[in-house]
Amino acid sequence: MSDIQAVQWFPGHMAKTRRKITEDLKLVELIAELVDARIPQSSSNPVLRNIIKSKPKIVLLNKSDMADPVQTNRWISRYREEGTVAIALDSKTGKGMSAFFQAAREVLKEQIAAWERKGMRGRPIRIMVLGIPNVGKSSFINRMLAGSGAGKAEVRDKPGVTRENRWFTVGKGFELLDTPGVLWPKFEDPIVGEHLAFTGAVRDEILDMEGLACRLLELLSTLYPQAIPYRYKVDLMQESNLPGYEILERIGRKRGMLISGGEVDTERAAITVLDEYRSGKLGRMTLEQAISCDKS
Ligand SMILES: Nc1nc2c(ncn2[C@@H]2O[C@H](COP(=O)(O)OP(=O)(O)OP(=O)(O)O)[C@@H](O)[C@H]2O)c(=O)[nH]1
Repeated sequence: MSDIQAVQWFPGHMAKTRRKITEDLKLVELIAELVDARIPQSSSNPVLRNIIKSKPKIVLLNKSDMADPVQTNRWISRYREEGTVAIALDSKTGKGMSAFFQAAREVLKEQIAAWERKGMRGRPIRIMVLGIPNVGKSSFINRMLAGSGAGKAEVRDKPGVTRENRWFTVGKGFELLDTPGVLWPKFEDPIVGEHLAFTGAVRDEILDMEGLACRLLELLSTLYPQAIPYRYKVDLMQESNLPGYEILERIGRKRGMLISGGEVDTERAAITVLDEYRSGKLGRMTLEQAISCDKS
């Protein structure tokens, strides 16, 4: 994963973001940390997690429409065991937004009561929105803005659109502070870098797409053995532990992705597999499984 490591690290950018977030913490009552519901662990920035630990926080398991619902519930239980409120969210449709509004008021009920005692009833709750590149911060903000008549946050399907911290008045008693999505200097565990790359949080230009697709196929074959055969109509069920390259070749052949000499265009097949995984076409799958006491 050295290729991922090398290009994600923008020392100046990260240091500036850290400074700004630390400075702005005093302006907010609550943190909304967006993580990718398919990889809740790898998509949480450990550096920022440390900086914000003094503030109340709600974790939003975004893109939950693409994650395994059973796993998402387990993650929610696991966060609860750790004393953190977590909510499944789909920022594309807005599913989970009302649960978020309710949870925000619940988490801050003492603060709200204190404002009321001081004659500051109706004071908006100020929320800092945090999350790694491409996790859906702008989509979430736009959901909050919907109907408020305020401007829109820019949504792109490329990670790392840098921006300054910006305030949005979203109505419904909330104000949002948007922050730039940043990754951190060093992925201690190479799996973290890989999972971020699978889901599209790392810019593709720096990645070996073929190697990445092979590793994704191996992982999916272990976690969700039916998914690849179902989507690509390739028969893998009789053979366990097939190398990812073999699976990729079979997919390419099935899809007619051939180059001269009848060889499979594995580069093209890799891009297809990654694109289809990232857009949820392979089904609802969570790559990082939660271990919780509550196995609901
Ligand atoms: N399926 C699905 N897609 C989502 C969801 N939220 C965001 N997306 C998509 O994910 C991509 C990135 O969304 P953005 O809202 O731009 O993400 P961001 O965190 O603001 O990205 P940066 O600007 O890079 O920090 C876009 O293609 C969105 O349409 C969701 O809940 N479900």
